[in-house]
Amino acid sequence: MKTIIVGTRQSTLALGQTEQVVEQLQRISDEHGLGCNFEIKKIITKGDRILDVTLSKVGGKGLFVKELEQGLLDGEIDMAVHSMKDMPFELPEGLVVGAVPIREDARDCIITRGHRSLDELPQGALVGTSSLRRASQMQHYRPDLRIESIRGNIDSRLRKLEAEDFDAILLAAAGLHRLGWQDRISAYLPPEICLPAVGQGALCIECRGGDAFMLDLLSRFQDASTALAVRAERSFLGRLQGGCQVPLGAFASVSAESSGGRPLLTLTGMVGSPDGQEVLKESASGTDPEALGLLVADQLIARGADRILAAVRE
Ligand SMILES: NCc1[nH]cc(CCC(=O)O)c1CC(=O)O
Repeated sequence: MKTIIVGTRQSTLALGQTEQVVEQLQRISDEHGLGCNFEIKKIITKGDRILDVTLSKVGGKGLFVKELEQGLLDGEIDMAVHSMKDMPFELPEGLVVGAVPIREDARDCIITRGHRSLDELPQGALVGTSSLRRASQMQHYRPDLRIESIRGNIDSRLRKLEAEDFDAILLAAAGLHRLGWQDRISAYLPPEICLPAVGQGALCIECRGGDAFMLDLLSRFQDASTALAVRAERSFLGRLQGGCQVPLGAFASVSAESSGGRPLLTLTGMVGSPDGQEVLKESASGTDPEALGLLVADQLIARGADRILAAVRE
């Protein structure tokens, strides 16, 4: 028997998705006679300690991943389960993405008190989100809405919807789906209205680059299409040096058709001003995920994305 220590944050969502990952890895190990058993180890990150502070005010990348990465480097854990959208562009020396499993729903959704959709929210409704990306796109689509910051884990945000007089809040559908709370969702926001964050709905399983056993196990858990799409989105992210603290989104998908035998990717990227006055979007298709991410980023830079992002970073 080989015991694999799996690191995770301790939020309801992080634990839930880690348990689901472990269940699937256990099945893979059993099927292939790899003899693994798994132990989950909870690690508190800086992001968890400051959950009540607006993240864009805290700054710093990788707030939810650094302590887990240190655990990997120290040999305290053998793999870490992260939400892909929390991952900074660069990984520390010695660590790699061991697997990107199949993606959940990448869309954002709206949870209201009694309204069936975004369009049905009354004039001037109070909407809670602390994401500049969501705020920008909401204000662009509905300038009348009042956006206010709301922080905390998914569970506490759902509680605040009632307790703090919000008419609606915005969340990633993936988190609610993974927790089995999809019946709380009032409506899904199409990417034309709200382009998701880079990596949203995907997971990142990180391990040591020199751990051949883990790399072999995790390679059986990878979803090729999700991995390609995430590579394109993260290449876009890298060019624009974004994090979850800037108003930037991207979504890529693999089309069934292939050109020259390789899967064809289509990527849409957006950069917006926090007040929603400007929302720039560009799309392109290609077979090389890194080149596609750079291409779409450069198309946006040519239209002034750099100027918008520089103003936000001020
Ligand atoms: N910013 C926090 C965060 N990081 C990952 C998720 C869950 C969705 C996902 O895995 O993409 C969430 C919550 C949210 O945005 O609603």
